[in-house]
Amino acid sequence: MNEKTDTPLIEFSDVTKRFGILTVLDQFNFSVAKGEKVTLIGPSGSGKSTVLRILMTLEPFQEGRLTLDGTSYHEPGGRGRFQASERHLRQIRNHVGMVFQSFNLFPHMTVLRNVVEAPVRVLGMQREEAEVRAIELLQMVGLADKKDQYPAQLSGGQQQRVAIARALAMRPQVLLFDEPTSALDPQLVGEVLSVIRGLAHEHDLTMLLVTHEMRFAREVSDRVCFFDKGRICEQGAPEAILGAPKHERTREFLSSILG
Ligand SMILES: Nc1ncnc2c1ncn2[C@@H]1O[C@H](COP(=O)(O)OP(=O)(O)OP(=O)(O)O)[C@@H](O)[C@H]1O
Repeated sequence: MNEKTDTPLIEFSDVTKRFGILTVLDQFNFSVAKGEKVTLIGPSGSGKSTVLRILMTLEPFQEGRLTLDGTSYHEPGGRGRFQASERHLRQIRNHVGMVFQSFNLFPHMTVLRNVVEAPVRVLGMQREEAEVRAIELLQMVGLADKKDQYPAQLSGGQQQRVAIARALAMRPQVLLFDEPTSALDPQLVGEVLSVIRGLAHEHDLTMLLVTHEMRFAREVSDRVCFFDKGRICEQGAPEAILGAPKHERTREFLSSILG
């Protein structure tokens, strides 16, 4: 397990999130150190994706406090607005990147343009500079030779690798992965895992990964958190949680997915 003791980069303090009468996160507490790689596992509906969506400011929450790199943003009262300026929300979105299950590439743009557009439009980077960086990132994910193709000409695994390059092009401090391989055929999971495994060596990049692939939990993370009903029921080093879980609910979950 990662032994970092710095002030957390991400901190959820007593965060409650409801959808109507459904409480998805119940006074949720969770912190992540800078550079830490954390995998969230747990049953469907336990609130894992909601944690990522709140961090990305895609979902408001009703109670509690969320701090990112020392700055808080609140959502008291559940009126659907974060209590932070638009400028601050933009800063957060620029520092937090997300890779979705369904890739979400722009279908009418080439692979290269998919990676180049956000740094140019959002960060104001010169197009030539953004292209040089995009090609480096495409090389890193093994797809530089596909730069002039369109997403529909690529396999799912290749599209997801482009989506990872696109997220990295914004130089995020935090990269969130929401079930990045669950839309892929099993034989394509390995190529995405190998890219994410490479990123796990990036010392400064903080990663949060929601997955049902225990290979990811084992090979990529410093810490595995088992979620149950909107709370972290058990957490620790991958070998402890996956190899010797202490909590009955964790054992039940692991035996249900590992068979
Ligand atoms: N926009 C929404 N409106 C209403 N309910 C929602 C909404 N989004 C999520 N939920 C509910 O919140 C609960 C938690 O969802 P969430 O997606 O965070 O779970 P999860 O642990 O990521 O599950 P999975 O592994 O299936 O993705 C679920 O019961 C879900 O139906």
